[in-house]
Amino acid sequence: MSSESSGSSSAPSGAGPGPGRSGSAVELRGITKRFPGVVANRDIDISVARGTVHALVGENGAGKSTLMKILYGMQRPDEGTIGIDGEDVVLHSPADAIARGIGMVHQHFMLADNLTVLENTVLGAEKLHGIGSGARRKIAELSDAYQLGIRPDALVEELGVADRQRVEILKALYRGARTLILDEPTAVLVPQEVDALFDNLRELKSEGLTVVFISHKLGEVLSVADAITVIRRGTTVASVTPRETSPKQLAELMVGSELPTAETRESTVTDTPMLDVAGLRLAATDSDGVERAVLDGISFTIHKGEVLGVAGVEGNGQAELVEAIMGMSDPDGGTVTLDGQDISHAPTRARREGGIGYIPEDRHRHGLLLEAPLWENRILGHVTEKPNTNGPLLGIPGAPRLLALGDARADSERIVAEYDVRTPGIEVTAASLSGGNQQKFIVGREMSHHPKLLIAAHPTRGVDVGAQAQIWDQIRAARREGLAVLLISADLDELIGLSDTLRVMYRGRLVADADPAHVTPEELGSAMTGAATGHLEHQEEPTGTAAEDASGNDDTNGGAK
Ligand SMILES: Nc1ncnc2c1ncn2[C@@H]1O[C@H](COP(=O)(O)OP(=O)(O)OP(=O)(O)O)[C@@H](O)[C@H]1O
Repeated sequence: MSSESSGSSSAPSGAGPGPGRSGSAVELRGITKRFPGVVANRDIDISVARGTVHALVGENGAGKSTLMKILYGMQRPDEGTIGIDGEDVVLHSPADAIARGIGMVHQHFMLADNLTVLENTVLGAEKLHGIGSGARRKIAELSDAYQLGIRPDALVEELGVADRQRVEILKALYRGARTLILDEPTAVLVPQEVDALFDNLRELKSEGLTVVFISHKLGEVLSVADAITVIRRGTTVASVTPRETSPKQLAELMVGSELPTAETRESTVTDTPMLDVAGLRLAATDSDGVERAVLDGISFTIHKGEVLGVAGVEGNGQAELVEAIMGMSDPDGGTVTLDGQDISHAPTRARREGGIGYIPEDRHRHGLLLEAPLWENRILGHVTEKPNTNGPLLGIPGAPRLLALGDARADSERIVAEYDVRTPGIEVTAASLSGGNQQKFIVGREMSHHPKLLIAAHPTRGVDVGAQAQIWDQIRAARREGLAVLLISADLDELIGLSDTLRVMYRGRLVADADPAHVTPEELGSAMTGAATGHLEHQEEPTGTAAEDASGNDDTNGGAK
């Protein structure tokens, strides 16, 4: 922060440092939290010094989110005490935590798209501050003081992912947060955005605020944190500083053993097409009633044994592309051919039965039945396939099928063991698994059907480094057997490491090709924001785009969100 603003009295009230600037902002002592069959936190002690960035790392299911939910008043510990700004407190709800100066930015942003930044910020905080002309001024002041660059009157739906995250931070600051909890804040950001976020965090820190964040990206943790606490199996196993630790050491502290070394790159690409997408077009009408192209003539082929990676800032059409291939939406034009069969108009189930495995971007909406037991989730999306059914009654095609529940259960047990899904059993609900373990289960389920084509949207999002390496190995092994993969990921290391072919999607078009053997994450990140960069081959503008067809104006085809 510049000395100008740091010293200014414009630093809004309530957002400044708490009582005193030294000492600890948060002291968690002896925290234990049990769930049926699991001790999520076991006698955890953590001390977070005021005015520092403190990272929490650990394997999937280690207990990080539970601990942060306890600090944010979303869950009550069974044992232990919480100290905030030197005072022992009992938190019954997030409102209690907010009143104590704790703010939390969840991984899934909780903003109303059709409202402005101002409205979103004030929403739910009226009781604290009241909505008045003061609110707009205060937001502008906060944005300036912490260099967040947010306009109070911007509509949230017009903001990209990184800006939305800043709005969430602003919202917490507006409510008087002095300690901010961020849950995997960089999972959805491109490298340039990560740098900008870290600048923001340093800014907050220099003003005496405290940041606690959860992350699986160890390089990032080491670059921004002042202190790192490692949690393994519910308990703290180490507290380290970045100066004295390497990413490898940190990973080994987390996992408790050495990580597998990365496999060398080998090409398994054949010349047999598996998926052919030709001229896919989809238009949507935005809030101003203007039609814009969401998919603007998308064409590509993925061969057997090939991983095609699509890089892009979220909101540039990747989700719509996946939905079109899966038959979850009805494109305005174009064809989808799987293994020689035109499936352009086939329903989703037929596409799955035709050999498409699907790891969805939103695991809660499309990947799991959260309130159903894990073994029922084994059946989800594969109700007509073995081992979940033994086929049509009496072998008559089209006859009803009986579910083979015993087999489905047994296979769920196998997935849990093979994919190291940390759960007390297959009877617990999917909701009770940690995020990374839910993801491992979905990957296991989809790979179990030996798909011809895997549509993998962020396959390792929220997954720890050990499990990530394991999932990559599984995908590589299947690729050697001829699996074709469409990989969509915000993790550029994953895209570069797994892809045989890499394309950049921007505003509904595939705008550039990159060679995964040479491109850097930074170059890829720049191309994703529409900039031309080295090591990438940029495509010509198409003639006659869907946007022009639809509105006669080729400048309306949306923007990165
Ligand atoms: N509401 C719940 N009911 C039952 N068990 C739960 C519940 N919430 C968490 N658990 C269990 O507590 C343990 C810790 O989960 P938690 O979500 O805190 O892990 P995490 O370290 O945040 O993992 P990840 O990196 O995968 O997000 C896990 O075994 C999980 O299954």
